[in-house]
Amino acid sequence: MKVLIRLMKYMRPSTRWVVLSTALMLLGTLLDLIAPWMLKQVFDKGIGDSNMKIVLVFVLGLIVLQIVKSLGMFWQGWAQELVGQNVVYSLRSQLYNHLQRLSFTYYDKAQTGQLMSRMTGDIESVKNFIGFGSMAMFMGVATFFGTIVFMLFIQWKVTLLCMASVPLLLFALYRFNKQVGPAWGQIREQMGRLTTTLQENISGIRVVKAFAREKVEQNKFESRNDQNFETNMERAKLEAKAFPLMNFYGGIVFVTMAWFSAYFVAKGQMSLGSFMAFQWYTWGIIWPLNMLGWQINIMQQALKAAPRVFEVLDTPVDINSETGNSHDANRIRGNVTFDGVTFHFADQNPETDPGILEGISLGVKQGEVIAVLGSTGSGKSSLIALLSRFYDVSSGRLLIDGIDVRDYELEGLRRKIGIVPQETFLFSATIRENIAYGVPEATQEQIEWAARKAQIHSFIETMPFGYDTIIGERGVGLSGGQRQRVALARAILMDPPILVLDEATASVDTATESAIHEELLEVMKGRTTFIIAQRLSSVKRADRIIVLDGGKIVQQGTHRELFEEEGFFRSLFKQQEAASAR
Ligand SMILES: Nc1ncnc2c1ncn2[C@@H]1O[C@H](COP(=O)(O)OP(=O)(O)OP(=O)(O)O)[C@@H](O)[C@H]1O
Repeated sequence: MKVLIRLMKYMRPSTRWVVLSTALMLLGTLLDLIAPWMLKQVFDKGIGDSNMKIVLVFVLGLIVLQIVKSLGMFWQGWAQELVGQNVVYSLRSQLYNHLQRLSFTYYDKAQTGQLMSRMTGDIESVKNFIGFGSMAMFMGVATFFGTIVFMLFIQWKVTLLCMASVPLLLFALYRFNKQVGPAWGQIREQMGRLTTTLQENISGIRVVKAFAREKVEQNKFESRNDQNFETNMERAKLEAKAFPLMNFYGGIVFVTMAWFSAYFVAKGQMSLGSFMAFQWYTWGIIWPLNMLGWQINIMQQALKAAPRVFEVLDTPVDINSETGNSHDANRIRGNVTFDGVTFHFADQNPETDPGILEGISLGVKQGEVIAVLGSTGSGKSSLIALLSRFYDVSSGRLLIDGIDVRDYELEGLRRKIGIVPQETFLFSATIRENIAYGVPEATQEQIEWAARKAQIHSFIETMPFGYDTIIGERGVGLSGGQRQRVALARAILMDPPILVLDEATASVDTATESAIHEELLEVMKGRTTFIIAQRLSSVKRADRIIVLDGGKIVQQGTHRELFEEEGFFRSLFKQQEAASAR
């Protein structure tokens, strides 16, 4: 019920269309109820009294009535679809907007396939109910009760007698509703899992092929497909059992009506016209009850799909500007202070699990270039993820220009931090659009300037359409290093006071890396830069190097200072020197 009420709220902006559609539906129902009564007049007053004028009037009346009803139903269907589309439109937009605002903590766990299936199939199920099922159900109920009222007026005894089997029909419907609901719940969930399998397979197709796992993946998909097939067949079995039974009960209603009507006509307690009208009216009882089975299907599907959408909508946005004072980020110059920062991921227990970062205290001045070194998993990426508030610190403070990052307006803060992440993501758009992603209004000169700094300009020039070349999804068509350089150009173009390079040159050859670093020297001027790198060549120009181990800063100093100390830095240096000598 709660789900229904919540869905109804989405209809509020379309109130006038709901009113129009309901009014037209009621009008259609009323005309449907009047028609058999007119037929009764044809028999009783026309044929009965041999008055062909009355026959003609009522027959013409019936034609007009059908025309009016058809026109009404056209507009009713249109208005109803409009309501359904409006609901889906706002639900889909709301879901998409919410997905944009949810933090990394949510996406760390979310399954893309599940989200896709909620955004498409589940929302479509909701539309089918709002845009068609709900009104059809309402129309059925109105027709059912309206018919009974009309029949009671004409011949109440026959009406009550032929209603005797209706409770059986209602019971069959009640049972069907109870059983089909869980089946639809399972089907919606299975569709989500099926889409997840499909999405993961397509995204990871290179790994699948490289490890020759096509057969295994195929089996995985088939087993989920089978599950879905089985559940759908279970549901179909429920329908196959319930629908003929309902038809049978409906048949009983008809037979009872025919028998008792004939009996009452023979006894002179019912006119022939009423007998004919009852033939028609009986369908006003049987039809809604039979259709109710299908409508319950549509409703249950929507009632199981809607909570899946609401679940995402109800996930709180844990990182937003509302927690702070929304300081204007435009004033950011780039002094960064980690003040006793500790960080746990959401699924960790801060009481028992060691922090991903623990007691980090570090002051970085505007324009300083800081290299962050450490073995894999030591917390380097996590450290910089806190800067842009991809995650919030668990304790301690992270300040930029003396202001807690949580007190900045979030979008502004992120625009002031240019990040070249470990894994580059490029959109299926032109190279120009990809570089200008953060600054869509950038001029061609600015884009080319950034591309030159990232050592990618001359390569772009050789592409068939230069900066207008469309690169495939995720940058297919570019090598790993080229993709990384496009991402670097994207960050440089933002002209941010803080630049973060997370293994930003790991995929390029050493010669290109050194050229990029030459260019970056100028780019980094005046900007606070964090460089995460494994190669010492990438960090030799850093003003300061910090070494992380197990989430703690274990070494800190200049290249020379650290070289003179025993520790991670010196052993890394020796390892790399030995490797290059080989
Ligand atoms: N979303 C997450 N939830 C829970 N733990 C995570 C999550 N992401 C990373 N971790 C853990 O946090 C630790 C630090 O990860 P982080 O990515 O910061 O390391 P890193 O030093 O950048 O490693 P690398 O050099 O391999 O990129 C790792 O032990 C990792 O397993």
